[in-house]
Amino acid sequence: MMTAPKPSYSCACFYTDNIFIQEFHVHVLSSQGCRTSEQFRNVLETESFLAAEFLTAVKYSKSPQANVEGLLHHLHSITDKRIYRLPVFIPEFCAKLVEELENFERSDLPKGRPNTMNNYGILLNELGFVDALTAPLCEKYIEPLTSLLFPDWGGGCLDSHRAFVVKYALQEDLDLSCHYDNAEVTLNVSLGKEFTDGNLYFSDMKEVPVNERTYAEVEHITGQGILHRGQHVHGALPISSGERWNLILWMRASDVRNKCCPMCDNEPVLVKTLGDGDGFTSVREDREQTVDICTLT
Ligand SMILES: O=C(O)CCC(=O)C(=O)O
Ligand SMILES: [Fe+2]
Repeated sequence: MMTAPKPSYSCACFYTDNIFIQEFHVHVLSSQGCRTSEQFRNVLETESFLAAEFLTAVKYSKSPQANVEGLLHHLHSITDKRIYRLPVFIPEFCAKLVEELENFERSDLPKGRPNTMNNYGILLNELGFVDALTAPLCEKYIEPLTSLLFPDWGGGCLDSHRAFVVKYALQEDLDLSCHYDNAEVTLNVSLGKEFTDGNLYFSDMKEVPVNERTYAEVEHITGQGILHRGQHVHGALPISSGERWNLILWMRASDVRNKCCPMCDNEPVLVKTLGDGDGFTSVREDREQTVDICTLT
């Protein structure tokens, strides 16, 4: 059996219930103009940009005896809220990535914005970074970790993601309101640059009543990532100087979201989208899209 590329879907709630909704455009770049430099591409072909501790944690997670207790020796648990810190990229890579993104920002190429809450920042699919960087990162490196840490949130069957960079600066966005992500699992990696304040804060899962929530603040350390459940309520405090850039991966598991949309908490009402959609799949379409090779020969 061979499966054709699956169409992508959003839940209709995105168009009706989204309190941050703004006019939102997704642009696809033509191949000329914005291409990552050869030097940058070469870095992506090796593991040299990944932190040694990250590679060790991934290797452990892929080993036959791996379990969550063992993995926790390789990560830093922030409180008991299932929020984990770990080094992901070497700092030199973060600096290169930001430089590349700044070149893109300066260009007059059309730009979509990461999500309805950020006015600045960059969608990484517009630079070809999904195939080159974030898809292999999710599949080969992050999923072994999340399958142990978040099996109850589809951590072992993540099948799509939205990759973007958020940017905060004094004349631009300063902070990010309290929210939960359109994701089952999120990775947030600090890319620098220099800034003061702007810590992340985590409350509780969204079903916890507001008056029972407690808050934990989390500092940014360049190259280090924070792994958390998408439905964990969080936000970012204002920076008071400099520029803050973070790479965000909203990772989705269609097995989980097809049953209940994480944004409206109902069974999703599927709307076919032209772009990447929000990681929902249609069982009926899957059946239609599946080609039985035997019938072709
Ligand atoms: O500002 C940050 O680093 C957090 C971004 C975030 O939570 C998001 O984009 O979903
Ligand atoms: Fe978020």
